[in-house]
Amino acid sequence: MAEVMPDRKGSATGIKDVERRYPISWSGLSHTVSLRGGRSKAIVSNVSGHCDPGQMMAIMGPSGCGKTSLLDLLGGRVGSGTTSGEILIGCKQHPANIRKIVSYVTQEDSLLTCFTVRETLRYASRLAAIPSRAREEAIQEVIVQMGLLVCADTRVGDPLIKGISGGQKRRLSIAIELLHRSPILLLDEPTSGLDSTAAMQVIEHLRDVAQKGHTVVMSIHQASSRAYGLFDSLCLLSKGQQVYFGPTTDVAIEHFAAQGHECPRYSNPAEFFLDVINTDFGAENGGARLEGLVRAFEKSELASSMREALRQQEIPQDGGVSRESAGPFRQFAVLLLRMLHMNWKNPYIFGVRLAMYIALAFMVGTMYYDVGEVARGGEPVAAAAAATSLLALLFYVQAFLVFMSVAILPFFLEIRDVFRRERANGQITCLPYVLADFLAGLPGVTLIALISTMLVVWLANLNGFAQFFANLLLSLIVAESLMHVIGAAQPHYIIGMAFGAGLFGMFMLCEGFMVKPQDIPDGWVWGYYLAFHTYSFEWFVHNQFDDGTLVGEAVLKSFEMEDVDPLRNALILSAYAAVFQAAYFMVLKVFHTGKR
Ligand SMILES: Nc1ncnc2c1ncn2[C@@H]1O[C@H](COP(=O)(O)OP(=O)(O)OP(=O)(O)O)[C@@H](O)[C@H]1O
Repeated sequence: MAEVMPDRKGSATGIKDVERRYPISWSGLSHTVSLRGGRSKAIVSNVSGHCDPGQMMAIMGPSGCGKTSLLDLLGGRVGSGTTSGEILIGCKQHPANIRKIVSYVTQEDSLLTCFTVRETLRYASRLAAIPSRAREEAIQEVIVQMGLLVCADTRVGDPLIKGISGGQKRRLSIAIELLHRSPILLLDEPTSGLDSTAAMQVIEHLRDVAQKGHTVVMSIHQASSRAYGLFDSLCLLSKGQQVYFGPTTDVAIEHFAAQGHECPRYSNPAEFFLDVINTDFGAENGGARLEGLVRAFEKSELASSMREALRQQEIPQDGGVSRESAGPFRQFAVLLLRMLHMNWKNPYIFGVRLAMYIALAFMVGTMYYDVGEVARGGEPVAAAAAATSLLALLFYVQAFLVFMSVAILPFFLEIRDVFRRERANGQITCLPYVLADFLAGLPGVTLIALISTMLVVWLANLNGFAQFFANLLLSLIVAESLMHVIGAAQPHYIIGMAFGAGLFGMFMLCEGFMVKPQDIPDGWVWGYYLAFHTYSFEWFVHNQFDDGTLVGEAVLKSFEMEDVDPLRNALILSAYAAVFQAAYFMVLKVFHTGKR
């Protein structure tokens, strides 16, 4: 029960280097959630248990019995509902560095689909601060352990590009956490989606991991008798209540036999226990039977020795180093590299966007071919008509080319899930992530702004190439920053798309082209000042018409834009970008903690 000194033998690889060993225990743990209509539901009721370093524990029970909820509670991942009871990690309640002690492999695999298995693990090893000389060895070791050798150089894949299988994704998720060498490993259904051989192998490897000093707790739906025999202890739940906690040995069989449930010879005890405690399918007197089993366990010798073990856990131990992880600068460098690499490996995503911008900018340029020249030097009537056309062109460039930033949203969601997993497991923090994300997006958006400017300004013969480019670039940066905030804040990408499109639509209406600034009704003037489009459109109009021509002067006068200061508008747009990036950071920090 007490802290065990680490095994210093072995290589510098993922699972052989536990700096310090941490037990985990929980006693009298209950969790209740509120339902509609003022009702409440007990998800976990008075559950206790412990797992020591070097041991592997299974949480079993019928579907919906509270296995995931218990793991969420142990991993500090519960964000709603009421919890009572005590959880001790390394004999301490709520240790400050819990994210560096506990790694949690959730049921959903959050992986970057463009990378191969080996690339994914390479980035994980960099974030885990494994020294570069030991990195490849560590990666190879977890690849072999998780049976990923055959697909080491295969992409994770997505619905468009078929990659590794669902079971291989599960194993990759585990391999990532193994590289991070957390003393306590929680796994929710690590064998779901695996065939029986692969499931057995994964459990065997996790058993090895435990033997190196890690504390391994996992939920599992079904375990073969061989796999069952590898666990040291078992926590059986039914309807959130504890039916058994103790060794997986004959003790468990004898406990159930004493309650009148004799496990037939040669049958799998894990399956037998699940049959006994499952009351989902209208088993006769199922409720009363479950009640009896819960009471019997509470009064058993097993429960007494469990309580004694839990008392031992309350003796304070020294705190200690949990595990190495990358500092903020290293995180920033690794994340930036990974995001740039990801953009490089996803050329079709950026390529489609770039192609759309090129096509539209080319269309705009050719539809308004040489109109700028007519506005500058044509006879008065033609020049006035050309100026009207130019205003429409500038509105289109400002409004629609910027609107196309909505398209980045779905791509962003995949990254958001990975962010959440890595942050919840203490591998990255928000600031390095936001900075890396911002910088990684710049080359692409600069290329889009530059090519669009070249096509529009040269073909339509507009004024002020440099300012046009700077204005379009800043506007695109603001729009993408806003989409990051929306993407981080919304629960589903369709909601994000609808909200983003609606917001952009409103800003377009208010920016001073559809209705001139001085004619906007008082009730909507706030929209004019709020929309970043306003400052961009003003700058486009001023850049084009502040050319000393009579027509230019007349246009600026009619829009009351004679006094526009390009530098001021550039600063305003930069401030919008900074505010949206700060909001993005806040949304990630507050809402993407990994808690459910
Ligand atoms: N926040 C919540 N609000 C309402 N019900 C919840 C909430 N969280 C969990 N539940 C319910 O609590 C029960 C236990 O859920 P949990 O996911 O922990 O079960 P499980 O044993 O992991 O199930 P499975 O094996 O099918 O994954 C389920 O009936 C679930 O619907």
